[in-house]
Amino acid sequence: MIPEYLHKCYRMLFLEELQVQVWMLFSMALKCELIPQMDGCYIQTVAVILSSDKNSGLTEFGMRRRKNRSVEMRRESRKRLASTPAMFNSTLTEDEAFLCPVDGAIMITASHLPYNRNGFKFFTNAGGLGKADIKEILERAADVYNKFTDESLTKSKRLASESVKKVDYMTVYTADLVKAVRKAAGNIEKPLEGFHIIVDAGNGAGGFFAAKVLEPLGAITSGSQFLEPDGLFPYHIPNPEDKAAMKAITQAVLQNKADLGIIFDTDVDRSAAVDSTGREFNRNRLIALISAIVLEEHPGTTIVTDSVTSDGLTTFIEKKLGGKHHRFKRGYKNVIDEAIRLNSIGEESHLAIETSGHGALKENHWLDDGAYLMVKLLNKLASARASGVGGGSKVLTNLIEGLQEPAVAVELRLKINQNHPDLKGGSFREYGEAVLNHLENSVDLDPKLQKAPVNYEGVRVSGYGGWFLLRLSLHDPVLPLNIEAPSNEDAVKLGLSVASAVKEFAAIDTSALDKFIQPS
Ligand SMILES: O=P(O)(O)OC[C@H]1O[C@H](O)[C@H](O)[C@@H](O)[C@@H]1O
Repeated sequence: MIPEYLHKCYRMLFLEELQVQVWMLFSMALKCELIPQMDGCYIQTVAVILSSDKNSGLTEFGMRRRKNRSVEMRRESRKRLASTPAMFNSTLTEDEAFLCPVDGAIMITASHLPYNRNGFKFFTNAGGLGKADIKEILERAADVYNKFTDESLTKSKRLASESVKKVDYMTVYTADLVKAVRKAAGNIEKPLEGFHIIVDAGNGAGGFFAAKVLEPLGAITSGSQFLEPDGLFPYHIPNPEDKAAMKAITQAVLQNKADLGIIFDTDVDRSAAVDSTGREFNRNRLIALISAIVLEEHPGTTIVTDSVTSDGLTTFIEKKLGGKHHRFKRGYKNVIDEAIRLNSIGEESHLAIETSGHGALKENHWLDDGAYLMVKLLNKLASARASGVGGGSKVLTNLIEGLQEPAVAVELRLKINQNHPDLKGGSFREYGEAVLNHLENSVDLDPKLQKAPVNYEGVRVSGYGGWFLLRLSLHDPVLPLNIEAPSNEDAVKLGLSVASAVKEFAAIDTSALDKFIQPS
């Protein structure tokens, strides 16, 4: 349940107050040594970092969407707009001039969701805060808020805003990315000279990548698009999982005859790429590509992925690359935590990555940084160029040669109507679990289907040369169904098996599945 405190803030969208409140709460949490872990909140517009002891104040990278902003204001705001990964990084950077390392960082963003779903992501140097700590922070927030009088609120707002110091932290963050690529190429100043690379920031926070990372490395970035932040996302949703977004960057690459295209989600923790022929490096292909790079550096390492990854990816990682594929659960925090856990019990893992485009490397403090993921690709381009291998993005395309891809791959999202009498007052989660149990039992009775021997989430089943996975969404009253198969006919057969089990549950909206299985 969202405390009244946040409801009020959402209604008002009064960010100054919101920042002050969150700053106070988070700062209290830090002082009381309530440390790590939160998921889930945002604004594509304001990023705040705070420093509780050293500088006794709030450091702000602010940018708020306003109508009719002047060119000057836009330039200024873009300069101060930060990405989510940069926020975490600011807790690790050693640079007094930029008040770093800070004790905590807060990103306010709606990520790729609409602006009315803004929220917070909290970081300390141990990573992003998780559910338990966030719940505690929000409960304390509600408590503090309830005790405020109008007078004390005004006073604390004034005191907090007086201690705000502004720094351009993105300069430090991007300089590190530039340094990484130069190093990979043997310390050449402009290792990407002559490469034409297009960035599509989808009007999120990722526009910095063109001017502050690619251009200093010598790349041409003309044709880059939607670099100007705009929380209404007028062109496409900034999300590499979104088909329209991938189409937009692909078209830009082809029209401009560029070597590579790079696309980010709003707050730059997800990314994907497109090669010079328009081939998308997203979802399983992106995982295959980054795995190939990581396995060259760390032979035999375990690659942790989310649950909706393909069977072809497993074969590729294990047979072609000589690594181990650990298909875990959906959710970037889940895969990252699992990779950290594996290392702690002696199983080496250097990469945790999702089909959503979130990817985290051990070498980068297990931070899911879309920009850093793309830096790994740039390193490859730059080092290939430095060692005299030409061919632009072909160096990357070659790395995923042999990845088997299904003819059909779909995701259908079956909604659970939470108000339906069939829930009998129970939660949608309980209802969803009952659907999954029923499906599992019906699969056991069908000789053409085999349950995956190892599975961590939902019901994953092989059959008809392909597979399906039905699971509960992490956040929504939805049962996402992924199907991959060698032909449409086989995919429909898999869909029919799910449909016959699910049809007994009246609260499930099966229209997407019905449409998929109906004879054409
Ligand atoms: O379970 P779903 O509804 O498919 O959503 C799952 C996704 O939720 C968020 O977007 C997280 O950023 C992703 O890490 C996660 O994969």
